[in-house]
Amino acid sequence: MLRLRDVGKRYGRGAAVLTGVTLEIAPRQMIGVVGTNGSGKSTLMRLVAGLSRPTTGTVEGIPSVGYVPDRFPGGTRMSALSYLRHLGRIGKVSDVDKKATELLERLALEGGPRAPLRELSKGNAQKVGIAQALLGEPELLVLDEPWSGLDPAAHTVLAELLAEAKERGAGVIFTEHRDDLARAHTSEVFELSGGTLHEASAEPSARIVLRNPGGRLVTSNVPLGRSDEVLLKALQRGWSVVRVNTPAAK
Ligand SMILES: Nc1ncnc2c1ncn2[C@@H]1O[C@H](COP(=O)(O)OP(=O)(O)OP(=O)(O)O)[C@@H](O)[C@H]1O
Repeated sequence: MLRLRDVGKRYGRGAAVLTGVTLEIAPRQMIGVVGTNGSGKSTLMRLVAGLSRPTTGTVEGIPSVGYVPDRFPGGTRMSALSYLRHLGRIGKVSDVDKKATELLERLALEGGPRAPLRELSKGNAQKVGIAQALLGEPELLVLDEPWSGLDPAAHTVLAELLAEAKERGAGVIFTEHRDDLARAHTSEVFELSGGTLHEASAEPSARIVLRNPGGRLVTSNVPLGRSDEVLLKALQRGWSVVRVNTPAAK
């Protein structure tokens, strides 16, 4: 079990990107995190993966982690298989060649396991990123936009691989821009907006873009039944309304 308690994160002297985020990820649980560009999804994934420290609050119970970054760093001459073999040796993974080859074959890496990393397209590089995260059978998978760039066949294979990881007891947390895609993979979807994390409502929602008194744009999805109340409160606090999109217009 990994537990974030009241976690906040700011970079340098900038505004807080995350504030008061509390979240638990248990074995066999799959959590999706949605949010607009810049809402802090990658920041949250790096904290969960233990790659970054919170400015406030605590991250407890750090398990072994497999992490897919939002941008997979390709660019080396190494083949996909050599790269995975190298990582597998560092992580003391047994039967690394067999496991790596099997993962790359299931994901249908173009050019096969010996394809040079620097020649891979975005989606194919993403497949190698996914394979490296799964290779060591970690207790927790932290996947930053894992579906991005994948073709439908790879999409299905990734869903199968995650289901198998859950089956053997792993927890999974992933980010995604699209609510519907996140919901297709899990019923536990949280939304990051205004730096806080809250359970995303399955009810129809309005997308509201506000400008705070400091001039910063803040976007949130608000259940339609609450949109008047949220807009009124924002205006009373001196915020201005930039845009409101209702479901038909989203
Ligand atoms: N290393 C960093 N130093 C300074 N600011 C950063 C750093 N990383 C992220 N930020 C800022 O933190 C905010 C959140 O960024 P983050 O990448 O976590 O958002 P995101 O939701 O993953 O965005 P996207 O959907 O575009 O990938 C942004 O304003 C970004 O500029």
